[in-house]
Amino acid sequence: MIKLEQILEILKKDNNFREISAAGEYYFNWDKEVVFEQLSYDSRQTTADTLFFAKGLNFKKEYLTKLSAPFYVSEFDYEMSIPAIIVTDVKRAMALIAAAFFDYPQEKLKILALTGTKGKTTSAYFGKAILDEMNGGKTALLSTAQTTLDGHNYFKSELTTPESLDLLEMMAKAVENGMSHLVMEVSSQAYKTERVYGLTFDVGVFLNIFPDHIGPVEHPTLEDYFYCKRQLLRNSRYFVANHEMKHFGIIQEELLARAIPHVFYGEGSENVITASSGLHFVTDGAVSGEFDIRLLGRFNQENALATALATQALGASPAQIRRGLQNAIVPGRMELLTASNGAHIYIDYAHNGVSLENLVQVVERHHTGRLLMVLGSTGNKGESRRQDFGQVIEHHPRLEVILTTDDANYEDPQNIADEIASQVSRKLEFERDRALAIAKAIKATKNSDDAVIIPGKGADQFQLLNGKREPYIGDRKAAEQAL
Ligand SMILES: CC(=O)N[C@H]1[C@@H](OP(=O)(O)OP(=O)(O)OC[C@H]2O[C@@H](n3ccc(=O)[nH]c3=O)[C@H](O)[C@@H]2O)O[C@H](CO)[C@@H](O)[C@@H]1O[C@H](C)C(=O)N[C@@H](C)C(=O)N[C@H](CCC(=O)O)C(=O)O
Ligand SMILES: Nc1ncnc2c1ncn2[C@@H]1O[C@H](COP(=O)(O)OP(=O)(O)OP(=O)(O)O)[C@@H](O)[C@H]1O
Repeated sequence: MIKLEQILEILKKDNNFREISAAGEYYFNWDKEVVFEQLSYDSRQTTADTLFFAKGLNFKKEYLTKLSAPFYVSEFDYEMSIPAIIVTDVKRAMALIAAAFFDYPQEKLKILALTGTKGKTTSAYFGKAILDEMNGGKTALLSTAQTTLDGHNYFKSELTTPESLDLLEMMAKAVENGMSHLVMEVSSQAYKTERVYGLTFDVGVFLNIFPDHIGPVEHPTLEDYFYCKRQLLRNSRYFVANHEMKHFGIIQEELLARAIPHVFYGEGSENVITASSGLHFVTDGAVSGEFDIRLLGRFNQENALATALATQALGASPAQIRRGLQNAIVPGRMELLTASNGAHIYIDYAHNGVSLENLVQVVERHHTGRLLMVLGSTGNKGESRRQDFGQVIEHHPRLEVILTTDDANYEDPQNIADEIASQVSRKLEFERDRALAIAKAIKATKNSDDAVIIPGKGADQFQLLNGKREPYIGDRKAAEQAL
């Protein structure tokens, strides 16, 4: 429940309130008491006591004609029969009103927030596993892959970072479910679209930055992408950052200028990985010792070190960190299957050039025989990945590639494949049916020297086609059927 009076106070304090526009007149205050029992940004879900937020690129005036709500919040006066609370920024307004409506759940949880181009989901699962060791399983998780609000029942996430209204409702649910901690990924889009406006995180982690998510629907430039991600810094009480990441200088400068307590990891800092082999690694610094994780790849050891430092700041002991990392399972990240002939199948969520390069390098090091790869790229987003993928293939001549479908959306998978292939000087096969492509690749293996790399979808069990998520068996099941 929230009163209109309280809403106006919040908006005025945030310098976001313009006026209430009603029947051709403008008001700075509203003298009748109005109470809202619900908040919504979907006109189809409004009732007589809902406060409605008119927001979004695809918002249409006609949605307001079917509205059951008595008031709406908007940046634009649609001059309808119901009063409009006009604001300068509707998404900021929604975030602050939702926080008050749900009684500030963010203050009742210790929150670990992760950003970076790559490694957020992996680190989030590491973080949850460590914090669960500390608090007996009372860690909620909001990740690209899955969400849990009670610590053990998971559901598929819609977005990496939910819309503010949904996010605050989820936080309130987590509190209600007795959770003491929350681990969440914060995407650059979350800052760009004010999904986390007004939130301060107990610990923020910045893993890395690579050019990605640059395009018409995401960020116009790398500067915009990086700036949005960097907002996590000023909204964290304690910060962990990768000393090896590109543009580290400005992170350091900003942390010092804002006097935010922090720790760095990676070469050049006090927290480093001193030895590494397979699934085992040794660290020196604030969290020093020997660790094991269930994922291959140096980058996953870096994710583990970052998370170790972050969870230590939240009170985790070295033993809890060690046990958490050892037990953490991350769905769709470096999942390893073994075919009956001994060949290894690697299923990994790598879906940009840098991740693909890392993945291929790891697998190449472990296999001397045939290296097959089943690869597609997304349609209507991340278009630059096609060129990057082509170049990775070109630089690894051992790869035998079957190009296929990966969330082609409104584009033709064949055209996407052709764009990838245009970067490569050798011939690449194309098989539109992803499960069939996986089966073909596995069939081509002979023994344990061989490997099949299946990047892109991780644990996703859908194909985004023509704007809809169509059911897909999933890479793991498709591979298992062919083992
Ligand atoms: C740019 C952006 O933030 N987009 C998100 C945003 O869309 P939007 O606010 O522009 O709203 P819209 O989809 O144009 O729809 C207009 C509004 O009309 C409403 N509506 C619609 C129909 C109707 O009858 N009545 C009605 O009221 C809808 O509820 C909506 O509020 O709010 C929608 C939910 O309300 C999200 O689905 C949508 O995510 C888009 C589809 C998306 O996929 N975004 C990606 C790029 C994204 O955010 N990705 C990052 C991860 C990136 C990374 O890995 O770093 C993420 O955090 O997930
Ligand atoms: N620190 C890292 N540096 C580079 N690549 C990484 C790193 N961590 C993971 N990866 C690669 O990126 C893929 C995606 O990892 P993960 O899902 O943890 O990242 P993410 O930040 O959540 O990604 P996305 O934003 O694309 O959902 C992994 O499957 C792995 O191949």
